[in-house]
Parts: sequence; structure tokens; C-alpha cells
Amino acid sequence: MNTHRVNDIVEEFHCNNGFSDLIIDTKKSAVHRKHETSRKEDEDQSRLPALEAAYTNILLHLGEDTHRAGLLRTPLRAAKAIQFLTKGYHETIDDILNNAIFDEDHDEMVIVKDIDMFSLCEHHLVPFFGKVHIGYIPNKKVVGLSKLVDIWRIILFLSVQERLTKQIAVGIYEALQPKGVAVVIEAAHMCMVMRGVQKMNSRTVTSAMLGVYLEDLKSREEFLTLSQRTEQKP
Ligand SMILES: Nc1nc2c(ncn2[C@@H]2O[C@H](COP(=O)(O)OP(=O)(O)OP(=O)(O)O)[C@@H](O)[C@H]2O)c(=O)[nH]1
Ligand SMILES: [Zn+2]
Repeated sequence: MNTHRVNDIVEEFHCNNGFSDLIIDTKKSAVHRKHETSRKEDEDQSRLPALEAAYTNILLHLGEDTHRAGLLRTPLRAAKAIQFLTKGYHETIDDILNNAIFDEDHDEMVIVKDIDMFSLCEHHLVPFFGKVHIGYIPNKKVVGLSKLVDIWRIILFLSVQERLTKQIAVGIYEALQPKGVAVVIEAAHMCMVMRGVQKMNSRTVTSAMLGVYLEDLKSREEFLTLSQRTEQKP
């Protein structure tokens, strides 16, 4: 594998996207993490009144009566909901994977597929959602399978599907240093379903490949075949 090439791709990704400290973090101590979590909870709390006021304003500009019973607590609820739906800003792939990486002499492909995902389209602030398939080829280290599923929690923020796909691949690559990482996302964009072109059944498929998946066609094909295969139910 051409390690330099992968490192260049990873570095370029950080430079172009400017959120290296968002998702790919250097190893942090547990105490540091706890401290950061409570600092971010305080930050969220302090931002609630402004968000609440903003939602009141939106409702007013939609011509709503913000004093009617059904809407009285809506701005606060909506403010808390948007904070939840963007809570990925506060967590990193390293936070999720780091405690469950262990030594294992396994060098065959591992695939976890059909992971439910939700995110918000940064153009229209509406959801896109679907499935993530993740494959990696270990390099003496494997990660707890449920931790890969947990990645759905940290991809809650404003994004576009292509960037998000690469972000997951780069995050796993940096945390696990495997021989290769492959990520595919298949998602429906509500901005194309509920408005715009109104295509109910359109799906967007994006992929990101790093390490051996970049150069070895067989590994890439094996991942794509296995991740797309629908199992027959007994
Ligand atoms: N590449 C990419 N495009 C996206 C994603 N989410 C939304 N879009 C597109 O972003 C584009 C924004 O285009 P604009 O013309 O600026 O906005 P718009 O007038 O609201 O576009 P329409 O959605 O076509 O009505 C649209 O083509 C959307 O379909 C995404 O994750 N990736
Ligand atoms: Zn959109």
C-alpha cells in the first residue's frame, strides 16, 4: 500500500474542510473528555435562549400566532431539537472508537453494513437519511463492532453527503490505522423528496476509499459486492 498517498489524501481532506478538530482528534484523556463534555453542555445551555428567540421569529414570519396553546413551548422544543440534531459537533470518531480498539491478528476484510444514519443537508437544513456501510482491512488492530454502528451519533451536523462519507473514512483511518477503509452511504434527501424536484424514490450513493481500497480493485469489488448484497430471510 502506498502510505504516503493515503496520508496526502487525509491531510488534504483536513486542509480543505477545516474541521480537523471536529471529528479527528488527537488522543484525549478520559478526564479531559469529561471536562469537555460538561463545558459543551454548559455552552449548549447558554445558547438556548437565542435559539428559542430565533424560532419564535421564524414562526412569526410564517404568519403564526406564537401565543396559541399548541405553539407556546414550540420554540424551546425546536431549539433543543436542533441542538440534538447537530450534537455531532461535540463528538469525534476517536471518542467513539478509541476505548474499543484491541490487538487481533486478523487481516481479512471486516464489513458492518446497513447502519442507520441521519444528518442535515447544509443547503436546506432538512434531513437526509439512509444507510452507511463500513469496511476495513485490519492492521493488527480491530475495533468493537458496535462502535462502528455508534458512528451515526457523531455525524449529526450540517453537511453534504460526499464530505460526510469521506469524513467517516478519514476518521476511522486515523483512529485505527488499518490497511484500508471503505465507506458507502446510500441516502434519501428530504430536500429532493419534499420540495425541489420532489423525487420520492431517488437515492444518492457516495463512497470513499482509503489505503488498499484505493489501489486494489479486488478488495474494492469485494467490499462493494458484500455491502450491497441483500441477504435472503429464512
Ligand atoms: N452534492 C450534493 N448536493 C446536495 C446535497 N444535498 C443537497 N444538495 C443539492 O444542493 C443543490 C443546491 O442548489 P441551489 O440551486 O443552490 O438550491 P435550490 O434552488 O434550493 O436547488 P433545488 O434543490 O434544485 O431546488 C441542489 O441541487 C440540491 O439537490 C448533498 O449532500 N450533496
Ligand atoms: Zn438539501
